[in-house]
Parts: sequence; structure tokens; C-alpha cells
Amino acid sequence: MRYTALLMIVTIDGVAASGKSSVSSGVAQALGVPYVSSGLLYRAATLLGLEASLDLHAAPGLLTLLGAHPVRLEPLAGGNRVWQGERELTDDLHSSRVDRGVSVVAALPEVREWVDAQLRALPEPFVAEGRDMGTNVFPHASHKFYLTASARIRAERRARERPEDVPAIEAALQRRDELDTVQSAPAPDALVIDTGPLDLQGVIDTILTRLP
Ligand SMILES: Nc1ncnc2c1ncn2[C@@H]1O[C@H](COP(=O)(O)OP(=O)(O)O)[C@@H](O)[C@H]1O
Ligand SMILES: Nc1ccn([C@@H]2O[C@H](COP(=O)(O)OP(=O)(O)O)[C@@H](O)[C@H]2O)c(=O)n1
Repeated sequence: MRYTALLMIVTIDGVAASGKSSVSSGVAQALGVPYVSSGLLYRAATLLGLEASLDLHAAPGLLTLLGAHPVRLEPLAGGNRVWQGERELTDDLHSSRVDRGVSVVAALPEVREWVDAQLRALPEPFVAEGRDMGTNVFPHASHKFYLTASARIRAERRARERPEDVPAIEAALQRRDELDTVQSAPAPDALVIDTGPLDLQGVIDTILTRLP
């Protein structure tokens, strides 16, 4: 564990299934700090909206629901957990149904404000991962990274975790990348890493060598 991470925010953004959460977890564990998965909050809002049969394009209903039954992100270094009261949502957040709806929910400015407020309230230090951590939420972060890889490589990796086949996963990832374009630009001061030729530890080490 390194002790140089005091009062530091590291941002790791990138496209869908580029390795953000696995890499963030590895970096966070090496630094001895938590990591924060912003995508899980968008996924939680989507899951709860779907369960309540709400229109995912309409912010007021979603915000009323989230206000009445607050969602809590538990940012641990080994893996984030999401709670709504006593109910743990974590295991339900990576279904294909949530994948399909989440970009619609994430396009709502009111939902983005709901997520951003929770993230900005967290005590430093931490590693934050998502799409706009280095641009919008923590523009003052000391170290910023952006992960990419071809859609095919990302789909092959994700196929090891999902029941669908590679072409179906690839098409869904590309659709989500398109819908997420607005919030997914790399920060101008981020180091862009193509994770295609690297294994997980290779990406983690590339980042760690650039941290104090
Ligand atoms: N560089 C890499 N090499 C091989 N597999 C990787 C690499 N990065 C991530 N993975 C694997 O790809 C999958 C998606 O990674 P994940 O961290 O969930 O991405 P994201 O958080 O961007 O969606 C996981 O199974 C992970 O173990
Ligand atoms: N900072 C963020 C994080 C996620 N998101 C949205 O949340 C969705 C799920 O994010 P995620 O990081 O859990 O998804 P994966 O890249 O892990 O598949 C994305 O497709 C975006 O629509 C966002 O808009 N901004």
C-alpha cells in the first residue's frame, strides 16, 4: 500500500467495458484508497425506474422515486456496493435490461445532478471512474486517465461475464457508446490508454507508474 495518495483524486474514465471498474479497483487497492463507480448510480436509478414501470425519459417521476427511497453508494476498494435502505441493489445492476435503459436515464440533466451531488460529497482521497469524472465532476483531479479498446475486444471480455454472444454484446456496447457520446469526451489533460494490447495488470501498472 502506498501512502502518497492523501487528499488526491484520480479519475479513470472511458467507454463501456473498457476496464474502468477493474482497473480502478486495482489502482485503488494499490494506493490503499476507495474507488467510486459513478455508473452504478446511473444503473441504480435505471433499475428502480424499470421496477416502478416509470417512463425512463421523464426526470420528474424518477427524481420523486429517488427522493422518497434514497440510494447509497458504498465505495470500497475491492468493489462498490449500492443500497436502497436495507436492500442491496448491487447484483441487479448489470443485467441486459439495465444496460439497455441506462443511457436514456443518464441523458437526463436532473439525474446527472443527483449523481454528481453524491460523488462530490465523498471525502478524498479516492479513485473515481465513469465517463465525465475528469471533465465535469472532478475537473480539479490531480491525475486523469481515459481507457479505450476496440468494440470487439471489449465485447469479447464482457462475453465472459454475460450469457449473450460476442456480436450481440458488441452491438449493444456500440449503441451505448453512441448514446453516451455527449458525456464521454476525454479530459484534455487525461492520459488516453488503449487497453487492447494490455492485460489488466498492465493497465493498472501503466497508471501506477504515473502516480506519486
Ligand atoms: N486490459 C484488460 N485485459 C483483459 N481483460 C480486461 C482488461 N480490462 C478489463 N478486462 C475485463 O473486461 C471486463 C470488463 O471490465 P470492467 O472493469 O467491468 O469494465 P468497465 O468498468 O469499463 O465496464 C472484465 O471482465 C474485466 O476483467
Ligand atoms: N460518469 C458516468 C458514468 C456512467 N454513465 C452512464 O451509465 C452507464 C453505465 O455506466 P457503467 O460505467 O456502469 O457501464 P460500463 O462501462 O461498466 O458498461 C453508461 O452507459 C452511461 O450511460 C454516465 O453517463 N456517466
